[in-house]
Amino acid sequence: MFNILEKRFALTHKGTKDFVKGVFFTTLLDIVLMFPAVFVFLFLEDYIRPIINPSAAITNGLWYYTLLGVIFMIVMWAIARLQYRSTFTTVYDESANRRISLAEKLRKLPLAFFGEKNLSDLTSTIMDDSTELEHTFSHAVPQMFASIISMVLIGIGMFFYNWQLSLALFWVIPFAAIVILISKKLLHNEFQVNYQNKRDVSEQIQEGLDTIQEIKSYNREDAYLNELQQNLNIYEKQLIKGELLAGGLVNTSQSLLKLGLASVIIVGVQLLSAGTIDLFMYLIFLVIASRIYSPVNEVFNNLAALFYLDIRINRMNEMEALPIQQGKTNFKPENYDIEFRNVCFSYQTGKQVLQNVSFLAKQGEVTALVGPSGGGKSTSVKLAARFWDIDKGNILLGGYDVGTIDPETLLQYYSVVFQDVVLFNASVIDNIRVGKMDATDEEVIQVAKLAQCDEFICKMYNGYQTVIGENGETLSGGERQRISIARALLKNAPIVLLDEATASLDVENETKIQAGISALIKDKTVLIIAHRMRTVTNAGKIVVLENGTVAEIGSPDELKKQNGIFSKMVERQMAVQSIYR
Ligand SMILES: Nc1ncnc2c1ncn2[C@@H]1O[C@H](COP(=O)(O)OP(=O)(O)OP(=O)(O)O)[C@@H](O)[C@H]1O
Repeated sequence: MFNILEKRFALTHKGTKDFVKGVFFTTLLDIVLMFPAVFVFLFLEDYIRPIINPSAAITNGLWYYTLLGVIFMIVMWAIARLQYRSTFTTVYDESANRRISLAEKLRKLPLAFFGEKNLSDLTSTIMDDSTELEHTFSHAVPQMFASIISMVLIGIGMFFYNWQLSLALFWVIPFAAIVILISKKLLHNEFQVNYQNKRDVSEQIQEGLDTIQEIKSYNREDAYLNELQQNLNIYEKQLIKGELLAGGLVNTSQSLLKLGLASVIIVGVQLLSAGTIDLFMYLIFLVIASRIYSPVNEVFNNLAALFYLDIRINRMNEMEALPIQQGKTNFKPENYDIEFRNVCFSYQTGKQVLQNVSFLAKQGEVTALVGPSGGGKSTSVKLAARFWDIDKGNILLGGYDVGTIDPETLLQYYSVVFQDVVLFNASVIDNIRVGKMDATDEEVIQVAKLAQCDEFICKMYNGYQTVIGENGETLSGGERQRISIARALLKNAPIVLLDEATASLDVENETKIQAGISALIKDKTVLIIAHRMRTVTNAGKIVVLENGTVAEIGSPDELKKQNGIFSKMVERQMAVQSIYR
């Protein structure tokens, strides 16, 4: 049963145990909340029966009922406290565990996944869905289970006491349940659409914030806001429609329950006049009828949250089911050669991006990937670090297939310097320290000097402690790239994956970046996407990728002699340079 609940509600093992405890104490609370009715029952029996039947006598004094009342109150308070702790407090623990588990999952997903997925969608699953589930699991789900259990238990007891009045009390329950089942069917689609609309709107807002520079520079503010307004209107209308429908159905169910009280009154009067029951029993059932539907009403009040439950849990399960990359963690290669052997790869099935790509990038040598745009250079470099898993062939690091190595273990051997440098809203020194978290200030400053960063950092208002703003907004493109090189230098990994900057850097910046790169790649296995002929002529090997295949391979001198794609690229670039000279 634990396993079923764990799966059904996307709970952790401990969360499932807490949940069962929560249901137990909520059921107990539902039952002890009948104590006031029991109290009235006992008191009336003792004090009213002698009025109806003069031969009966009062057995307990008022002090007895005062004491009983106090005991009942203490018991109710104690159970309510236990119930609160077992549902509300543990729900927050479970929510934290659920978020940690999802974050752990994200950590193990292939890096490529983050390029394909909408990140605001993932954040909203981890944060919003978890928050909503907190509410549902504290207010609605244990209450729903507890209502069913307590109703059955109380119902059985009442049937033994008087079956006709019990029937009058409980006949409404199956009808209310039918209304709920119908509403679930009717509302499911409404809620699904609402949920999607909400996500679309948050995505649009997130995208607007991410691209605010482009929106402003192309005067797209009005168009963007109009579109957002339209989507917000659709979302609002759909939300109101869903709420009205849900409200109508909840009201119908709650009114049905009131019919239960009415039928107890009517049936009770009939039985009373026929002499089947006495006034005392009639009063008791009236008191019980006024209390017994409270837990069920509580469930109705949280019906919308219950109906959203499946949608949210499905989202969580979907995330949990995403395939993760695994592999051995005790990996130590003997050398750092990277070899591609007949590698085939496609991002989407049916559209192959690399076909039978084979080359060897030797340790201590620069291997430059060149070729026309879209040829597969970036893809190959990312595959070397197992950002994706390949379809066919092998990528070997020191003779080991990278597909068999745990990605986190594998990435310890790589330094990555790509063009889209990500910087944090922290000090420059901490941004460089990302390369090696336990590096001393002296080590950081040393690599900053090698990466040609020291000069511009020292000119900043607070030197190395200057906070560089969100994603380093206060830095130029060249400065960002040099920080990224400093990070990689600090990491000092044996393999360097490098995407040379294509942006037209000024001569000074370019020279400094080249100096930084030269320091970085010394004695390493270097796989570089080269855009400048200066880098290419220094490479030990050149791999020309065209349309996802290796079109040419060899040393710069060998390829120049072949008079193929590479030599034409060199000629073209020299011609362009001579125009600008
Ligand atoms: N994430 C992705 N999803 C789907 N297709 C992609 C993805 N990234 C790249 N592609 C496709 O794969 C092919 C190779 O792209 P890749 O970026 O590797 O080429 P490239 O040689 O590095 O190009 P460039 O020099 O323009 O950067 C292209 O057709 C591209 O459209």
